[in-house]
Amino acid sequence: MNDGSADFYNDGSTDQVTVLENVTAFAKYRIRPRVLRDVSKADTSVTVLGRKISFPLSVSPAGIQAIAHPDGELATSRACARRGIHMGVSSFANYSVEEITSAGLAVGPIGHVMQLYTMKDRALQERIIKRAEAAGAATHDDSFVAFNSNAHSWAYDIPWLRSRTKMQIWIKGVLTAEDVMLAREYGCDGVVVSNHGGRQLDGVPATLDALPECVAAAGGKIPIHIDGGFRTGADIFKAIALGAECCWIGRPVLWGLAYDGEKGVETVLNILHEDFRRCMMLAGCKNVSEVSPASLALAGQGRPLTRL
Ligand SMILES: Cc1cc2nc3c(=O)[nH]c(=O)nc-3n(C[C@H](O)[C@H](O)[C@H](O)COP(=O)(O)O)c2cc1C
Ligand SMILES: O=C(O)C(=O)c1ccccc1
Repeated sequence: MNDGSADFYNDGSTDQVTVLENVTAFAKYRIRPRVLRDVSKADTSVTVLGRKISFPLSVSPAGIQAIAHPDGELATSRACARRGIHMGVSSFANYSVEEITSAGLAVGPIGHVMQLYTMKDRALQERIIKRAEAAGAATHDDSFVAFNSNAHSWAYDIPWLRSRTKMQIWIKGVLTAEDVMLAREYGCDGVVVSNHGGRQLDGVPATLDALPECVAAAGGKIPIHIDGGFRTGADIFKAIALGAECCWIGRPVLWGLAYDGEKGVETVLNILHEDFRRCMMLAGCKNVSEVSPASLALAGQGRPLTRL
């Protein structure tokens, strides 16, 4: 990968405010460690989208992965299958959804999530939906309105999608309680709190800062996922403690791909898994459901967070 591609991957938009804040937001929280708890059988697995995955992480959809490595999305899919987590497939992948799913399935069971942009060309959208469904993807999500069409709406598009697929419908790119309420109202299956890795509108909140209001608005009725700036196991732990069901990573996978293809992605996923497991154990949590607001304090304060 050349310097230009590295910049393309790493950059945020405009003044780089949101891309930076996605990462620094985690420092607002401290982890409250617990001692003398038997965590010898600590279990990091969770059930997400109806499938058990090895820990609460998935790979965010990212376009044109062959820039990082010639195997592109095929390598990512294989690494996800080997590490037992879900993979998001971009509408702008270098390989077809059929090739990507069969690459992963040749390694082991894996769930793919199809990412669908709002597009002016509905016939094209429909073809993508049908192919993703036939290839066995669990869901697709709908985001990034400015990219393709700005004429989409809750009232028209969600029923339109529902009438065309049995897959779950998740909305990626939500940052407000208002939009979580709408997602609930229109019967969406879940929401990914995301600001597109700080690459869309600069100046929107860090996703971790938006998470508590989104979790509160979901009220336990729909699952809330999150991406943006997750780089360590402790980052994942903090978002889970604040009520996310699962975290997603974008750039770290692209870095792993550029470093060593499938093996590089697997290394990234291994590091994050072990880091998350260690964090959970040192916080005294035997399983992911024990990770709660009480596992955290605000920086500079010792008191547990009691509610969001
Ligand atoms: C190079 C690059 C390409 C991306 N392509 C897509 C895409 O095709 N579809 C999409 O929904 N999001 C895309 N995203 C956004 C990611 O899905 C994700 O929201 C973001 O990268 C998460 O932040 P992180 O990179 O800090 O982990 C892309 C992000 C990057 C960095
Ligand atoms: O760069 C991006 O953020 C992005 O979403 C994208 C979309 C299509 C192809 C490559 C990247």
